[in-house]
Amino acid sequence: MEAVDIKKGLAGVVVDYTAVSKVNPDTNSLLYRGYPVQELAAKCSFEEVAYLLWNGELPTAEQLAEFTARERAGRPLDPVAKQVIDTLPTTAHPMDVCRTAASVLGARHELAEDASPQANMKKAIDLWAAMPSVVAYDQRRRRGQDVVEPRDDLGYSANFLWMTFGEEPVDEVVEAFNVSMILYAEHSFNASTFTARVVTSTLSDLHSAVTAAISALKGPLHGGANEAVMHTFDEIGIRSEESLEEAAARARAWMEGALAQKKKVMGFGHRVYKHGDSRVPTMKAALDKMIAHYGRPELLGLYNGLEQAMDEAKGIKPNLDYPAGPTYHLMGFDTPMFTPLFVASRITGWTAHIMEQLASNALIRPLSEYNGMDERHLP
Ligand SMILES: CC(=O)SCCNC(=O)CCNC(=O)[C@H](O)C(C)(C)COP(=O)(O)OP(=O)(O)OC[C@H]1O[C@@H](n2cnc3c(N)ncnc32)[C@H](O)[C@@H]1OP(=O)(O)O
Ligand SMILES: O=C([O-])CC(=O)C(=O)O
Repeated sequence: MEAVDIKKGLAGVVVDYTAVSKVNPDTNSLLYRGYPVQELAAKCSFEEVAYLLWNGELPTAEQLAEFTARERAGRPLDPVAKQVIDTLPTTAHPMDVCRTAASVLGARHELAEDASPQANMKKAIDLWAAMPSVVAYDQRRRRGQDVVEPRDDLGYSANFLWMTFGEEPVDEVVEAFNVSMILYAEHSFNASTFTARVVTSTLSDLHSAVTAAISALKGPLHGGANEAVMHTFDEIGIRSEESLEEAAARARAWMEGALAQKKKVMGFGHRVYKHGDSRVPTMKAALDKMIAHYGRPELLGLYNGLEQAMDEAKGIKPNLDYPAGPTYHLMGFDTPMFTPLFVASRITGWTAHIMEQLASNALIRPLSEYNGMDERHLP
C-alpha cells in the first residue's frame, strides 16, 4: 500500500486565499485588511474595525456615523430570543445560550434565506449589534437581575458594559474592553472561522454558519481557553492579601506540578505562532492597566509565575486568551461569560469570511484514507 501523507489537523495546509487578515508567525504580526492590529487597537473603536473587516477600508466620518446608527438601532434584545433564553436552565453554559440565540435570530430574520451580498451584510451587522444584549442579559439573569436597556449615547464597548452591569463604566475600563474586542475580532483560518467557511461552502445561510462557528469556538483548545485560564487561577487560589512575589512563587510551583503530570495548560501555545502570539503584548498592556485600576497585584503575580515557569520548562508562550481571561475577571464578568465575549467580537471576522467564501465558493470536501476493515460480506 502506498504511504499517504496525512496532514493531521490540517496542520500546515494552505486551503484558500483570504484578504481579510494576515497572520505572520515569523514576524509575529497580524494585519487586518493590511493594518497592524496593534495600530487599530491603539487608535480605533471596535465599530471602525468591524467596518474595516467587512468593507476592506476604514470608514469616513460620514460612513461611520451611518454605521454606528445602524449598530445602535440593532441593540435591543429581541423579545423572542429573550423568551427562548428564559426557557434555558441557568446550568446551561453561556456558550449554549449564545449558540441558541444566534440560531433563533437567524430563524427570525426577514432575509434569512436571502444570500445576496447586501442581505448578508445586513444580517452580519444585525447579528453583531444584537449579540451584546444576549450576553449581557445572560450574565444578569444568572444573577437574578433584569434586562438593562441599551443606551444610544454610548459606543459599542461602553454600552456592552452598561447593559451587563447597569452602571456607566469608567473610560479606562471601556478602553481595555474595546482593545479586547479588536484583538479578538479576526484571525484567518482558525478552527471556528474554518467551520463557518465549511458550512458556507455548502451554500447554507449566514446564521447557520455563525451558529456552527460558535460551537467550534466553545472548546477549550480554541475560544474556551479564556475561561479555562481563570479556572487555573482559581485552582491555584487568588489571595488578595498576597504580594506579587508570593503569588508568582505559588503559580510557578503549580505550573511545575502540572507539567510534570503532562497536563495541557490552557492559554498557552498556538497552532500557528510558535514564538508568541502577536496580540499578547497589547492585551497584556490592557490587563496591566486593569490590575492597576482595580489594585490587584496578586493577579499579576499569578500571571507572571505561570508564564515564566512555562517558558523555562517548555519555551511555550501565552496566547491571547491568557491575558484576556483575567482582564474580563477584573471587569466583573463571570468566568463562563468570557467565551461569549469572544463570540461577540469574532462575529465580525466570521461573517467577513462567510462573505469572502461566497464570493468565490468551492465546496469544502477533503479526502480521507480508509484504515478500517477490508471489504467483507454478510453471511
Ligand atoms: C484564541 C485561541 O484560540 S488561541 C488557542 C487557545 N487554546 C489553548 O490555549 C489551549 C492550550 N493549547 C493547546 O492545546 C495547543 O497549544 C494548541 C491546540 C493551541 C496548538 O497545538 P498544536 O499546534 O496542535 O500543538 P500540539 O498540541 O501538538 O503541541 C506541541 C507540543 O507542545 C505541547 N503543548 C502545546 N501547548 C501546550 C500547553 N498549553 N500546555 C502544555 N503543553 C503544551 C504539547 O503537549 C506538545 O508536546 P509534545 O510534542 O511533547 O507532545
Ligand atoms: O488562530 C487560531 O488558531 C486561534 C486563534 O488564535 C484565534 O482564533 O484567534
